[in-house]
Amino acid sequence: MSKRKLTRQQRWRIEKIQAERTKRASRHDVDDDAALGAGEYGPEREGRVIAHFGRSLDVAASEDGTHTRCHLRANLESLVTGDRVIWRLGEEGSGVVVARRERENVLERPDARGLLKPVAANIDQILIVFAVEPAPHANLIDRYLVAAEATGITPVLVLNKIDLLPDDGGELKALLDRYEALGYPVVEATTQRQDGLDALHARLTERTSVFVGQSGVGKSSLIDRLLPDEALRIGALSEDSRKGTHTTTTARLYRLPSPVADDGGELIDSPGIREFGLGHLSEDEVTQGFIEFRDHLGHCRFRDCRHRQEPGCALLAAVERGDIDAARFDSYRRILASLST
Ligand SMILES: Nc1nc2c(ncn2[C@@H]2O[C@H](COP(=O)(O)OP(=O)(O)OP(=O)(O)O)[C@@H](O)[C@H]2O)c(=O)[nH]1
Ligand SMILES: [Zn+2]
Repeated sequence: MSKRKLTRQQRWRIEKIQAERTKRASRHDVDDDAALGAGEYGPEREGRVIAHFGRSLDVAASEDGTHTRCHLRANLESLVTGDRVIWRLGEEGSGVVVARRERENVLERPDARGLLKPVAANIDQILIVFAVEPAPHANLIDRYLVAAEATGITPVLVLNKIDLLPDDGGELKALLDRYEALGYPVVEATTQRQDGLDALHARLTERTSVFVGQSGVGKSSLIDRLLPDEALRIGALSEDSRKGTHTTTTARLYRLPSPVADDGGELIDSPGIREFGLGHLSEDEVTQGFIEFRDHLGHCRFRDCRHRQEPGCALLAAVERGDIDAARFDSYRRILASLST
């Protein structure tokens, strides 16, 4: 969807680089084939990518969760954190990934050239964090919800810093009721109380989650509390940076510790993922992303209705009747307007 046009020279350079990559890759493959055939690798095992650095990956074995640094067979397209894979252990303690299982879903982000690139896969829920302070614009929550709906991954709203909530709940409570009425799960949290994350813990159990949300809402604070073994988390990062990898952009999968063995749930985190939702969306994705519109879409008088002021517009009629919340419809209009700027 990039509007950018490449010059002939740029195109030529990209093609040249790709040709070189393919050549290099097929050379690796010949080596791999020889090694795999010669029995230098163990039997095929299931695993999950927990971090990736170019064509190097860390894979957690499904049976016991142990980590192995693996390389990728050259004929495989690149993998992302969260991918489920088939891999084989080599003699020297490193392994090779030989196949990727089909992805249930994938999170994508535009790269520097504006092309969508996958950053993480097989996620069960997107936790959209917002807070009492800085207070959210309904518009921003809707934007995150639309982006989540476009991926097919379940969104969950997490209201953090409820220690700052006024006794009567204030406007925020009213806002939350609106989303709960639409069917979205809402979880309240605070890092300021010992039991403040109990509801969140319950929500994370047995699922793979990502946290997104605007700056200052407390994502880092929540994740610090959920993964208290900071040495493990930071240690893993500094080991990567010694190897000169981009620690700030790579996504990592963490197993959450739990009092009950093995039901702890998993978290995939990276700065790129935290910013998810603020990137490109198409007009159709925005329209489909307002879930309460779905029943009405297709019932406008004009097939190409854009739901502005067309006569016989089913959406406008639903707003008029009160079946669609006027504030949500207003938010829809604003998000659409922001697409064209
Ligand atoms: N009162 C209160 N403050 C909190 C709570 N959680 C986090 N904070 C504070 O909110 C501020 C921002 O928290 P961060 O965890 O850095 O927020 P973030 O979402 O990671 O922000 P970015 O890193 O900018 O994306 C910090 O000063 C935290 O101490 C909470 O539950 N209650
Ligand atoms: Zn319409």
